[in-house]
Formats: sequence, C-alpha cells, structure tokens
Amino acid sequence: MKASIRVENLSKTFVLHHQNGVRLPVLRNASLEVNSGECVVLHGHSGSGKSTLLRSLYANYLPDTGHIWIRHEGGWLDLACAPAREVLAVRRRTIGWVSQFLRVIPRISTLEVVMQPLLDLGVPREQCSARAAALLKRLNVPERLWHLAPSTFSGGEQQRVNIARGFIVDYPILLLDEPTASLDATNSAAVVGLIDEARARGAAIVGIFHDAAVRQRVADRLHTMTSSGETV
Ligand SMILES: Nc1ncnc2c1ncn2[C@@H]1O[C@H](COP(=O)(O)OP(=O)(O)OP(=O)(O)O)[C@@H](O)[C@H]1O
Repeated sequence: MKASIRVENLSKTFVLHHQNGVRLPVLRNASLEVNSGECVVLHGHSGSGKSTLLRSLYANYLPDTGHIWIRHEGGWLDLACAPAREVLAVRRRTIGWVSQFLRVIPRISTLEVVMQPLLDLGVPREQCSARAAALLKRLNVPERLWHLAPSTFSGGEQQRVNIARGFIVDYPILLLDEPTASLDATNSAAVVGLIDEARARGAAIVGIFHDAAVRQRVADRLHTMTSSGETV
C-alpha cells in the first residue's frame, strides 16, 4: 500500500501567554504513517493530544518542530511549512475534515451546504445535487428539510448535514473528529458504512472515536498516544 501521510518527529507546546506563560508540552516526537486504504484511530486518555495531532494534520495548528508530509497532487508536501495558498489547495482537493459540528451559514439551504465542496471543484451542478441528495437520504435527513437552511435544525440533524458535506468529495485523505458522537445506532452505522466505502476506494483515514464499539469496528490499527506526548 502507498503511504499518504507521514508525520515525522512532531512537537507542539502550547504557551498560555495570559496565564503566566505556562507551557504545556502536548506532542513530543510524534510520528505516524498512514497508507492509502487504511483507517488509523488515535487512541489515548483525555488530554493525550489526539485532537492536537488531528488538527495539526489539517494545518489548524502549526507544530514547533517536525514534518507533516502529505501526498498531494502526485507529490509530497510538508504541511508544517506549506504556504497558506498550498494549505487551501490541500483542503480543497486532498484532505477532508469531518467533525460533529456544522458551521452554519444562515439562509443557505441544506442541499447547497452539502454540495458546496463538490461545486468548488467544478463538478456540474446536477451531479453535485444528486450526490448531496443521496448522502442526505443515507444519513436519514428528512427530505422536507433539504431546502431549508440548517440553522434551526436539531443538533443531530446538523451533525448529519455536516457529515454529508464532509463525504461529498472523494478526498484521498479524511480526518474524522468524532463523527459518530451522539448519533443513534442507525445513523452511526450509516457513518461507519461511509467510512468503509472511503477506505475501499483507497482513502487514508485518521480518526478519533470515543465510542469503543465504533473504534473497534472501523480501526485497521490503533495509534496509541501517551501522556508524555510521545506516540508509540
Ligand atoms: N489551543 C490550545 N491552547 C492551549 N492548550 C491547548 C490547546 N489545545 C489543546 N490544549 C491542551 O493540550 C492538551 C491536549 O489536548 P487535546 O485536545 O489534544 O487532547 P485529547 O487527547 O484530544 O483529549 P480529549 O480526549 O479529552 O478530547 C490538553 O491539556 C489541552 O488543555
């Protein structure tokens, strides 16, 4: 299998400037390799740095040292030092981020919200719309809601709209931040099905799942993180 992500010796210390400059070393020499077609689940106690590592992989956090090599458009790019325009290109084409939280945009319909990332890649509108509809149906979002803005939806409905949006593009890399948190069994199973399909088409997946059953079900491998900030 081909490597898609290669994290090398990543370190990150948070400095709390408004709290006497307290330093919190969270990642120390973290390394991780993820292949195409593989789902790696970050594992470790609360505060061990799972979210920090995942966010670093999306270039939300800038590491202090180390490299985050990403296979992007046929080459390798180090997200730890990539310029902003490259980070945007990576987010548009290569890495998808799926979390439980929807950043609601007022007055934009659910269908539009879901299809936007695919429209941005230049895919014809009818195709985007059909794919958005199929995903919403699969995630049991009632059809009567599709033309409404999701700002008034329930927490669970917003969560499923966000998951549909995250899966609408066949990204080569997917970062999943608790996508099944607080979903019922049926919808959780629907998300697991989407993860299985993404893996089967060759996506490299890194996720955080607090639900042990879902974790066991989707993980090809657990990546254990220790309190010292190292990964094993
Ligand atoms: N933006 C930030 N500024 C300062 N400290 C932070 C920041 N983000 C995370 N931390 C600290 O880094 C440590 C690791 O947090 P992180 O959220 O990565 O852990 P986690 O393993 O994902 O935890 P959980 O399972 O509880 O979500 C925590 O002690 C947290 O307080």
